[in-house]
Amino acid sequence: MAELVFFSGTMDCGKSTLALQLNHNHRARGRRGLVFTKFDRAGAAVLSSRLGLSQEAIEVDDGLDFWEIVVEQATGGRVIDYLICDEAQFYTPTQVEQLARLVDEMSIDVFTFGITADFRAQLFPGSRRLIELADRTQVPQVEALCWCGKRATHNARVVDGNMVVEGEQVVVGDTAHDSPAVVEYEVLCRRHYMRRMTSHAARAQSLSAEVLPFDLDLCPLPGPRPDRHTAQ
Ligand SMILES: Nc1ncnc2c1ncn2[C@@H]1O[C@H](COP(=O)(O)OP(=O)(O)O)[C@@H](O)[C@H]1O
Ligand SMILES: Cc1cn([C@H]2C[C@H](O)[C@@H](COP(=O)(O)O)O2)c(=O)[nH]c1=O
Repeated sequence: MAELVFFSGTMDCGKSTLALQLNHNHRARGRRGLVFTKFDRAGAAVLSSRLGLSQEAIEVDDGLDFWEIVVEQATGGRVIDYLICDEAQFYTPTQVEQLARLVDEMSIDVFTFGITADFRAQLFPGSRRLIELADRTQVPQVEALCWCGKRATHNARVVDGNMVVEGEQVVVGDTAHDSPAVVEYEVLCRRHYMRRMTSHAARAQSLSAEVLPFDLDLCPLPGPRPDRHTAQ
């Protein structure tokens, strides 16, 4: 029985790796599939994983019709058994409905992968429709972790080092690494997401806790020197 499956979680939890693995395993058994993605960080028409693997893919734009593509393939004698659809949060609700129709009317397995919610903790339209229509939603086995060690459940957007909760829903980017970008993302547990406590903010807070109370003679404050007995 064909299925519409939504593998969904935070950024960096292994979704694209799983997409590549599923494609590999199905192809290895002689099944014929098509691979789709949208706005992959590595560029157009490629599905890439942070583990270093990547594969050519069909780039999805808002006008792409999954039903038509598969019907065209079938008309040309190429029977399709399954679809791999990465970055599915960016697909339109209509495209998700086309995917569901392919499962029901053409018995094609459709494996979709995407983040559930955006940096404001609100569902992407594509993810919402997938949650509504999928036969099952599945959380990948490898957990992304918050800096505190708890399972990460939320995606924070960090702009110039500060967590933001307003802005465009779609800004392609990566999780923080050695060379910081203007816009980057950090996965957090809900508690630290709600407190806007990114790893950077936590480090800054623990540093200031270490420094205070400090010796004013060794580390003078700018401006007039406060009275040591009355300063708070
Ligand atoms: N250098 C590394 N060595 C081992 N595993 C890594 C390395 N870099 C990334 N990973 C793994 O890859 C995962 C991210 O995979 P990816 O498929 O790109 O995630 P997603 O598509 O969910 O954003 C990380 O959670 C981690 O487990
Ligand atoms: C939270 C959030 C993310 N994005 C973008 C950032 C990345 O390009 C992708 C997620 O890719 P991944 O393979 O799951 O790491 O989505 C965005 O545009 N808006 C957001 O709010």
